[in-house]
Amino acid sequence: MSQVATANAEPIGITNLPNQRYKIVSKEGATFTVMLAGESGLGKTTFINTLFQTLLIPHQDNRNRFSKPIKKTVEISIVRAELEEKNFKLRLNVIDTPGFGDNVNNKNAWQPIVEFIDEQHSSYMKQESQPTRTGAKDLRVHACLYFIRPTGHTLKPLDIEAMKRIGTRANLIPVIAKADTLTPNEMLEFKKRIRAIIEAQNIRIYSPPIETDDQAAAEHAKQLIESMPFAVIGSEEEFEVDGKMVKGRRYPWGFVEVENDQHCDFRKLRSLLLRTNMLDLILSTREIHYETYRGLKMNGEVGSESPSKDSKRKSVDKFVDNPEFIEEEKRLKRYFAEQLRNEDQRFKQWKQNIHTEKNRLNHDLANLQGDMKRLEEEVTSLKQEKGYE
Ligand SMILES: Nc1nc2c(ncn2[C@@H]2O[C@H](COP(=O)(O)OP(=O)(O)OP(=O)(O)O)[C@@H](O)[C@H]2O)c(=O)[nH]1
Repeated sequence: MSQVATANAEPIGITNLPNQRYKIVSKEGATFTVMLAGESGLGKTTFINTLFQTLLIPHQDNRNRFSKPIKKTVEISIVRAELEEKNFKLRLNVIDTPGFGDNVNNKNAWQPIVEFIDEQHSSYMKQESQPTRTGAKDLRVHACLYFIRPTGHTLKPLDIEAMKRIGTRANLIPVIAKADTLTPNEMLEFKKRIRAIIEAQNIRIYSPPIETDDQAAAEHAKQLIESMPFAVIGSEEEFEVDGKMVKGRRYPWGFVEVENDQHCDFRKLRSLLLRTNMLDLILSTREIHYETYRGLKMNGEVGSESPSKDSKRKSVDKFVDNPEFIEEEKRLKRYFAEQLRNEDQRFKQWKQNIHTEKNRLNHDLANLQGDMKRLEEEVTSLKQEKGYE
């Protein structure tokens, strides 16, 4: 499905993208691919529609799926949209995975998601090796929002396994769905527990970089990190509050606002995705996740693809319970972890180099401005001497 939506009255913030770190965004705008994962009915569709202030994804019943179902447990569908705000274009791809965890046997329900992410790297790699690369299709996932059921207890083993796998391949952002169903204290405790599990299970989640040369940005990044996993409320309905229309959910006991920091972390997550960290998500996908995949593939560490999706599917099913495969997977995981550490290091070094270069350019610019001022003064005094002025 493809559509063009023009952000209405209230800007969603994508025009901030060119102000983000490396100013590499051109007039052509940007392409951003976000994936939604998690159990069905957790409000993934509603969240995306709330985020982009438009009915981007129709709800389950009238959804028009054009992609073939990959497996019964997960049907992956792609929604493409072009958003425009103050002449800045954002080509948005939303990879929706409805039905995740619906089956009686959910073992390996994460597999199609992980395969989808890998396939995008693989497809991009193939396109990159073609003589002409114009019009290359790029669906590499820049951010995967993983929706967690607001049980208030703990993470399910399926969530842990899925998050572990996704985190090694894409920027994983854990999200607690339907935050309005927990009290603030319950939410605090739930968040603490989830953070502890993420740490204990070595789940790799996206962490916004902390800028050393910009205190306000550093504070903001710290706040984002502290808020993880983001507790969100989604709503496609608006209600009048103090004469203003606000998005929220109305209950007999009161009204919860989507954009109220006291009620949920919607604004923080929106800021991370669309205002402050979109470029970092795009760059880290390219610099860390894609390069890691590419390195593995070049070394023959990732199996070559079978001729058809069907046969690939069968071979995957055959291998998942095989002890040799499990051992191989563990080895790959270790390799991935090491590669990610190296890439992290390289990324930090790269950031540092850019910072140094920026300072040098600023310094040169200041010198040039000084020279220019001096020359102007000389010209003025010469003119005065010659009586031109
Ligand atoms: N209480 C509450 N309900 C919500 C919230 N967000 C969505 N819902 C409701 O949850 C139901 C499911 O929402 P969807 O957005 O369709 O959920 P989904 O995760 O996309 O579901 P699938 O497409 O089946 O995977 C709807 O009735 C929504 O109105 C929320 O933040 N709080």
